[in-house]
Amino acid sequence: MGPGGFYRPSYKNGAKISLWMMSLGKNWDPTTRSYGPTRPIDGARAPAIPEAFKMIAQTANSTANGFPQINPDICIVNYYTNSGKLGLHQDKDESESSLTKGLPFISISIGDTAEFMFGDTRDKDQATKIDLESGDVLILGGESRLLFHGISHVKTNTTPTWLKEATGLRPGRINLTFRQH
Ligand SMILES: O=C(O)CCC(=O)C(=O)O
Ligand SMILES: [Fe+2]
Repeated sequence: MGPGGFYRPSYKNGAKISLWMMSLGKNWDPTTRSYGPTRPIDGARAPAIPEAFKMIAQTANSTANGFPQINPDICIVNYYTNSGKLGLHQDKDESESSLTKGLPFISISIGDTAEFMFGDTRDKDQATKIDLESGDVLILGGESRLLFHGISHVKTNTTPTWLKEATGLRPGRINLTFRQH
């Protein structure tokens, strides 16, 4: 992977996040919870979002009823190995105007199935859990934009066989979230 490729980010307290991450368009820095052109860890500039990726996200956006259309300028790519997970959190580091308008973010999952949790609080026990499978698209926008959400675990060896054979994809799960700053 070239400059700006996957790395293991840490939170402000130094704890490693249980996934690998890269940002396209703008870099999201988990230690400062802010966006910028380059990432502090190695100064790498966030690569551009490929137009073909943008088109997939925008098609999903316009196909789903009831969400404003975004012009994505950020795509955060997460790679979860089979021990990967992500605690319940809100995505609220985009601009105030984007959040006030409830502009959606569009999440696309590839590879192994994950259990996705969501709810109104940070409490795991209260959260609703659903499986996100390879190819699933999830859109959080409008009133749901600030839902707490996270990944409790990835289900080992659940990548569709055809996908593994066609791409040689490594075990694990990739998630892309398209956002407008
Ligand atoms: O992996 C997922 O499905 C969720 C990712 C996520 O919540 C994020 O990147 O903010
Ligand atoms: Fe998130």
